[in-house]
Amino acid sequence: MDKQIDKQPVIEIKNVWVSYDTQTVLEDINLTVYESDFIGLIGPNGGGKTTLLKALLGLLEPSSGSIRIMGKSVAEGRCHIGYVPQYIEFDRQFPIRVWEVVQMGLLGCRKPFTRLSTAEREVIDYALEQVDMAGLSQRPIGELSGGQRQRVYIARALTSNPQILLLDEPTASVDPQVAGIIYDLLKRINQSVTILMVSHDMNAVSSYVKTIGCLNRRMHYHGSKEVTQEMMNAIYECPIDLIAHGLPHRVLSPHESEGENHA
Ligand SMILES: Nc1ncnc2c1ncn2[C@@H]1O[C@H](COP(=O)(O)OP(=O)(O)OP(=O)(O)O)[C@@H](O)[C@H]1O
Repeated sequence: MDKQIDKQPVIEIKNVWVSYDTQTVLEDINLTVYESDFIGLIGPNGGGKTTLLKALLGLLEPSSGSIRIMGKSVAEGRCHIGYVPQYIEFDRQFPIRVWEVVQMGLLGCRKPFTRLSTAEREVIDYALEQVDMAGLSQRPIGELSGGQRQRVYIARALTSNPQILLLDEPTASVDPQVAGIIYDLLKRINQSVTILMVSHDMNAVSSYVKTIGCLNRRMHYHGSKEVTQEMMNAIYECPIDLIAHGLPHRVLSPHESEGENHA
């Protein structure tokens, strides 16, 4: 954690609890995210990862605890966040072009029904360039591949010039090769933007992120990339094998009955 000392916290979550009606989903979450980090947030289905992102976006109010974004309340700090939601199936016939999808990213910060300024048009063009999609800007969104669509959604999130990018399983709908292209892109974006990415893709998490957090109602985060046995025990309660760079790695000790750890 010492290496973070000269960096500024961009997200500060302190003792946060979140419930849906009577069901508590997040318990006493504490997490400080420093500028330029790239956090991979892993955890089992239903562990509360999306719920945490919603709380950061101000879509859910914690029942207790506090969240600060760039040192401000969520309502004020929200404008510093770009968000790429979990993949949602959509009507491929819907007549909207790539450029117009990216334009939607500006909606929250401009007057409705007014003409786009030249500067705003340049922001949209630049966002498309950042994700290498400028050449397809006039293509109907329904004609894109899953990976291309994800890049468009990332461009949409970049139009607000965010300091923080939240992504909810950005590669859930694409094959591993395309996922690699998206992660390379995120690595590039991470040169100037702090990233918090929810993922079930352990391979990507091990290869690309700078630090790893595990969430299963409670947060396990040590500000490093190391997936400790304590973290994984708390979440999966069984060993997990990783395929990294084509080689299997055991990231957890086997159960006692399995004998020696062969990491
Ligand atoms: N709108 C809602 N109303 C009630 N319960 C909800 C709501 N959204 C999520 N939940 C519940 O909250 C818990 C956490 O859900 P959440 O979607 O945050 O988990 P997750 O870690 O993102 O899961 P996954 O990996 O499957 O996407 C689950 O038990 C889920 O059923």
